[in-house]
Amino acid sequence: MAGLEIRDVTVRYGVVTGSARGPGGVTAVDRVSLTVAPGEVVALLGPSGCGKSSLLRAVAGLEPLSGGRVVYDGEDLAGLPVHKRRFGLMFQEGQLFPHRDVRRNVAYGLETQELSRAERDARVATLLDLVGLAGYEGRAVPTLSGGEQQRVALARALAPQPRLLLLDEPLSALDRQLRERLAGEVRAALVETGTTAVFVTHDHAEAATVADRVGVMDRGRLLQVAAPDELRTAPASDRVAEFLGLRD
Ligand SMILES: Nc1ncnc2c1ncn2[C@@H]1O[C@H](COP(=O)(O)OP(=O)(O)OP(=O)(O)O)[C@@H](O)[C@H]1O
Repeated sequence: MAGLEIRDVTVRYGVVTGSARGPGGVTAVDRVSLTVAPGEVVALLGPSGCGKSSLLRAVAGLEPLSGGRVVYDGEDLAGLPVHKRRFGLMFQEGQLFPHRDVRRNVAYGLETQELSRAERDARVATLLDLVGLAGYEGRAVPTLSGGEQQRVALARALAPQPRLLLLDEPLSALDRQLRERLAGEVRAALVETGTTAVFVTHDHAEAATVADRVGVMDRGRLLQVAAPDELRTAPASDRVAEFLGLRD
């Protein structure tokens, strides 16, 4: 199958044999299976501590699997280190190089590609245009607002055309109004570039804006995966309805 397949993935912490934390440890992700088709955007939604970030990190190769497989385009990624997966990562904040200007931040992911300066500058300009920051090339990072910084971070993450983009609460540090606007802009940028993506959030409105399908997680388990409309009209359980704000 093309795209991402997460098969029965389990992530446990503190299970080192002989560890003082005992044999059980914490099961952060418990036998989760999920597929993401090429060009699809899937959000992982759930309360703090439900295992969203652990699952994302396991897909990235940043966290070892205690069980299951992560497969991309039919290839099992076990043993393939983070930098060889050709996945992009974007986090909540603090990811830009503060001493580089906007152009050199966005160009960072292009440095390993053999591009002339003119080609690279053209790519940077296209990406900045895509995230609504045309002409910002020469701006210093500390002079940017929080929302502008996350737009630059998105442009930088998209620059090397990752085959999968993993976004971990990328808008959570921003105020609500800005978050709502940016969620729509992030979706537009992902759709326009045809980027396959997994977007972690604890905000159901944001998940519905950004994603084609939303996976609801609770205590390490994936409760339901469906299109936002379907989740609202046919939640699989009271717990799912609660996370979607359909119950008090
Ligand atoms: N490095 C670690 N060592 C031990 N336990 C961990 C570690 N990282 C996460 N956990 C635990 O695993 C569980 C899932 O954490 P995780 O960060 O994946 O959840 P989350 O849904 O992303 O939460 P949040 O929205 O607060 O970031 C939690 O109980 C957490 O305390």
